[in-house]
Amino acid sequence: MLPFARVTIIGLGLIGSSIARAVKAHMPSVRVTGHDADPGVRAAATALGFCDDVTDTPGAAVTDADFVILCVPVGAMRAAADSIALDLPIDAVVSDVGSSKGTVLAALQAALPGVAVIPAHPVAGTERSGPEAGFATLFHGRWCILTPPEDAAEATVERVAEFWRRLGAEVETMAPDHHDRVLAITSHLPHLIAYTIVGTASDMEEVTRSEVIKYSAGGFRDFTRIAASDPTMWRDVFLSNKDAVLDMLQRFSEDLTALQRAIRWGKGDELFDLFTRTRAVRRSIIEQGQDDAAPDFGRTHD
Ligand SMILES: NC(=O)c1ccc[n+]([C@@H]2O[C@H](COP(=O)([O-])OP(=O)(O)OC[C@H]3O[C@@H](n4cnc5c(N)ncnc54)[C@H](O)[C@@H]3O)[C@@H](O)[C@H]2O)c1
Ligand SMILES: O=C(O)C(=O)C[C@]1(C(=O)O)C=C[C@@H](O)C=C1
Repeated sequence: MLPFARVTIIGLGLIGSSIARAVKAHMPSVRVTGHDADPGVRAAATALGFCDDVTDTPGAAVTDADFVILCVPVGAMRAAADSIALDLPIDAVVSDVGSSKGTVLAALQAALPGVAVIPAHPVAGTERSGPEAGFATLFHGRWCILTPPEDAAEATVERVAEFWRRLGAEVETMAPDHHDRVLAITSHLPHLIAYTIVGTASDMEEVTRSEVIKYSAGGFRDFTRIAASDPTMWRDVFLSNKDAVLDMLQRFSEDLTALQRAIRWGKGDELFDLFTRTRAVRRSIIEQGQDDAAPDFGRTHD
């Protein structure tokens, strides 16, 4: 049985448009309605045709929805939830795809009292944004983490889980705070490091910007892909997951200081031991099939 029949997507950028495309590919009988606050994005979405209907107002998008997914930056979740509150059917289920979960759950529950809110985070994406960047296979073989409130009905959580499984994702459930600590180290800190290293390189006066571009063949190039990620999205992620990110950053700085000391005092075996351990981490990620360097995942734009 289909988990939902009428899905509404608010925010038609990379993730929203990928969900719409994936629903069309995997559940073609489901009706997909979309809305975006940006008229240019609405026009692009209409032209690209991944929704059955694109509405000019958020209210019109949700009036007969049974599942609404907010796909806007984390800092815009409250405004997006407020914008649908009056027109939302009483039995609709509301979810989101935000990269941090504690503050988003609180914002959605405050805006939509009495509504079944089941937050989700598909751990899949690229550095690109906008409706042109989405693709239907984005969630294949990727985790989608659900962070339901403690009193959520099990049957509703299961419907949302089934929705994501139908899009090709593997579903895990966890508490919002735990999610935010795990993602702080696996996703948020890596982005912060990439933004820092690319920023530092481009600020260095003795290395001209053209040399940075010219010689960015290996490791630096990988960092520049991550550092090209959407500024609005990532500003909001860091501000919304402040405590967990600052905690992980503290640990990271301590480890960096230890490495600095090892280099200064020529402690090669300390460096060698660390690099051996990190190589094993990489190998186990590849063994678990979580490495996306192999399949293209639609990243033909590189
Ligand atoms: N990009 C990724 O890799 C990735 C992966 C997983 C989850 N996420 C999360 O998904 C969400 C969307 O990210 P994205 O990459 O699709 O961003 P995006 O910039 O491609 O799209 C976001 C869209 O939301 C619209 N929007 C903003 N405020 C709105 C509002 N109040 N009402 C309606 N529309 C509004 C914008 O106009 C834009 O078109 C974010 O919360 C992000 O944290 C992103
Ligand atoms: O592959 C990328 O470009 C991503 O940054 C994707 C990524 C990640 O860090 O893994 C980024 C943010 C999301 O919330 C989920 C996935």
